[in-house]
Amino acid sequence: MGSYQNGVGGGERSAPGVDKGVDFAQYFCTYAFLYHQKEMLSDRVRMDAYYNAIFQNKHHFQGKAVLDVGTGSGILAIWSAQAGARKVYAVEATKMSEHARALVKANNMEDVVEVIEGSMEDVTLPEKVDVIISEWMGYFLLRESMFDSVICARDRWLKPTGSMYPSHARMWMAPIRSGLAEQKISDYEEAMDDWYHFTNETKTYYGVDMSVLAKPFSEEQKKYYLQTSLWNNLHPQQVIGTAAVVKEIDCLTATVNDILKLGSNFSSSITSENTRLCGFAGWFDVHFRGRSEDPAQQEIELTTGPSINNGTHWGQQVFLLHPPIRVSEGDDLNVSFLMNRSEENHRLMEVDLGCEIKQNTGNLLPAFKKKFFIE
Ligand SMILES: C[S@@+](CC[C@H](N)C(=O)[O-])C[C@H]1O[C@@H](n2cnc3c(N)ncnc32)[C@H](O)[C@@H]1O
Repeated sequence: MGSYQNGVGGGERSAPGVDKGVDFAQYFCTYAFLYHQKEMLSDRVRMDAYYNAIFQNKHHFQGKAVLDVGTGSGILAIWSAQAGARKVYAVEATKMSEHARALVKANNMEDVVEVIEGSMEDVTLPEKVDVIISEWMGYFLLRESMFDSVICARDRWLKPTGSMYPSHARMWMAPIRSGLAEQKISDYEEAMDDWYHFTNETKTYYGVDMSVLAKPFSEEQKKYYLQTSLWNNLHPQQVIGTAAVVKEIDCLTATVNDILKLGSNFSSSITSENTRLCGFAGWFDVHFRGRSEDPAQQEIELTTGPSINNGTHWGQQVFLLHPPIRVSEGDDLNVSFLMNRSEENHRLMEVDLGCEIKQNTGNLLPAFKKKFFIE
């Protein structure tokens, strides 16, 4: 795109140690597919929140320059234009930009919305913007590490008086009960059985004897499987204790250092009678509040917590304990939570969870510590 410096080569703004080619193959490739964008477009909780945030706060958009970081199908850029923006820069790293361009054209917004194919880190805009809008959130908020790109865009392109959409984010954790622990163990056992039968019984599989691989998964494989967090949409009744905020982010001021490694100790009181602590669930919410000197007229919240409705495509991340621990109303949990990026893939996370349980009788149960992977 004429005056813009695009894509390849200008790696100095990428996260340290990240090979762009590998990152593109592992992360961006899925976003180039319409079916993946559809998953997001059909998440009504997500769509309603962004729609309301824009159209109930038109004063932030009317006559303004807007930057949409990671425009995907172009939906947020088109809404910004419909709300009255003077100019919208819609940046997308993948070939989804072609679909976005088509959507912009079909909605007669070509004079306002300019779709730019390229990495946000490498794109140059002709002006600073009044609003940065982006849907950058991954599982448990930070998986995918896309917020780094939003921070980079903000530091380069947001006017000092500009607003972030969303403006704030919070990560939550709460103790849960469920049949998930058993389900995961039996899933594992089934997978193991399946593998055994498949390899043992298919001695000539397309001309190859597979039986030498007919052996149980190693302890290491089993441990890894049980350490991987689970995606789930929990019912609120599965939350058995008070939920706690483990991280708050002000999108206007947060730095990459604030989110590279984060941790918090929190306490939670069990609120259910005589139940089993099967693990912890993590989720997030984001808020559209504008900035304190130029607040939103209507503050909008997008939450991904346990819900009686269908929830969101983000669901919750569940960190399972095995075996579960019997707890009762009034027991106090002292939880330590630490989240780091995976060394192998900066878009995935590792979590260290520790917990001490003080029973309502005053008795202290043995503390436990466990490592998890968010994949
Ligand atoms: C979660 S999707 C959101 C898509 C769209 N904004 C929406 O709300 O439906 C994130 C999009 O950002 C793009 N993206 C992620 N990091 C980017 C970067 N650094 N530069 C440009 N696009 C990026 C992805 O390819 C993907 O299409």
